[in-house]
Amino acid sequence: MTTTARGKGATVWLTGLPSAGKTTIARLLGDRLKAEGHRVEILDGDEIRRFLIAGLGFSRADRNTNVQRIGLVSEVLARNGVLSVVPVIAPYADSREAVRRRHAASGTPYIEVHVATPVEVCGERDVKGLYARQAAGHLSGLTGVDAPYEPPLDPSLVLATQFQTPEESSAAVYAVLAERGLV
Ligand SMILES: Nc1ncnc2c1ncn2[C@@H]1O[C@H](COP(=O)(O)OS(=O)(=O)O)[C@@H](OP(=O)(O)O)[C@H]1O
Ligand SMILES: Nc1ncnc2c1ncn2[C@@H]1O[C@H](COP(=O)(O)OP(=O)(O)O)[C@@H](O)[C@H]1O
Repeated sequence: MTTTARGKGATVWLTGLPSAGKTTIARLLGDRLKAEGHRVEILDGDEIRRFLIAGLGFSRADRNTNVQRIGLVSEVLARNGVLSVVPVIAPYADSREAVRRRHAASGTPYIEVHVATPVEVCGERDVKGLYARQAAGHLSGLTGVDAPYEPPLDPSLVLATQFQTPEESSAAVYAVLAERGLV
């Protein structure tokens, strides 16, 4: 088991469409890592949205600002020994590349996971009802439907969650951390 104080940090960025499974995988992975004694943060949830991201919408510029802010926080955490798990859509390749470069500049491990659930499956899951709202004409600019999602070209891992249980998906991410000596 890696001890809390000596553990290496890393950012694990889970990118994918709404309802792809990012939050579910992040929570399962986070629980396992915490149970093993690692320092873990999941950069999702109300506080991040209320304070760090407050006022931002879903334009390209706002999504980029969102991703850069979260990328900065994650890099700082990871550089200081935390395993930082980020279940954030991050639809634009150039935004993700900037985050990758920020990590490379400080020699901080950065693992990009594409939660590559097809849009049809995401639309059936529709955890937050966004796909239905878009179809009903009550929402526009939904990622993967009427707003772009640029899939990663060279991710560390691609998850076809439609063929896996959440536990299997989370275990696959854990395996990448293990391969790299981060857990
Ligand atoms: N138009 C539109 N497009 C995409 N997502 C939308 C939209 N409106 C609201 N939401 C909800 O906001 C969550 C996405 O926030 P992110 O910070 O991950 O998005 S982004 O990286 O800035 O694109 C996202 O959360 P997840 O479903 O967990 O992915 C959605 O629930
Ligand atoms: N292999 C899998 N990995 C993650 N989620 C899965 C998987 N298979 C089915 N699901 C389900 O898909 C849904 C994904 O929702 P969520 O994690 O909130 O997605 P996102 O955070 O990407 O919007 C959950 O209901 C989850 O139980």
